Amino acid sequence: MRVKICGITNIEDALLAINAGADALGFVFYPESPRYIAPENAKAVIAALPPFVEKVALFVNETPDVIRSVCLSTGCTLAQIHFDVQDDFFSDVHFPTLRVIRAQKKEDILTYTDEYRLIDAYCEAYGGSGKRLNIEWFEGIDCSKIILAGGLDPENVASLKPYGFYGVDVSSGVEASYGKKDHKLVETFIQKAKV
Ligand SMILES: O=C(O)c1ccccc1N[C@@H]1O[C@H](COP(=O)(O)O)[C@@H](O)[C@H]1O
Repeated sequence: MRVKICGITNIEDALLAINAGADALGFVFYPESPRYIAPENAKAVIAALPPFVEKVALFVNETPDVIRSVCLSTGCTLAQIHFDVQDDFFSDVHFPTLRVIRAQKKEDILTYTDEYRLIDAYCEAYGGSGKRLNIEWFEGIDCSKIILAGGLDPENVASLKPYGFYGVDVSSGVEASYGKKDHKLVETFIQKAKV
């Protein structure tokens, strides 16, 4: 399984995650989030990263212009779009040169099945809530293009492997505090996801 560590706010946590084997890092550009990072700060973190790392820009209910502008200015290579957007939002007219993936609610598990997409718990918050999905929703479903998120942590991530998820995405489950990762939790999460 690929692993994304989301809610990165500093270079130390970013390099720790990469050195531990993370495939992607997430930068939250949603101001309401306790893991929000300003684009200019994300740019500095991204500039310090080695190559072959996916830099994911996370947006909630944001406009195409802002998404394009922030990704261009920071060096993010993929945009993760939460949630309430029109379908044409994902058309090439908006993002001819930027890869975007949609974050879906559990109710939409059986839509856009031809796309790589993220399925999130989406409880009272837009994400980053630490709330866990009910894994039974995925019984019998082709999960090979699903990135699972929502309440994951080093204790539960290994139990996901039989479902064949493309990847997993974690924010709060590997934190010491909002916006600060616990390095041992990050390392253990990645080891258990990839063993
Ligand atoms: O991380 C956040 O603060 C956040 C804020 C708004 C939308 C999404 C957010 N993060 C994404 O939420 C999920 C799971 O988070 P958690 O592991 O349950 O804390 C993940 O996709 C993050 O990318």
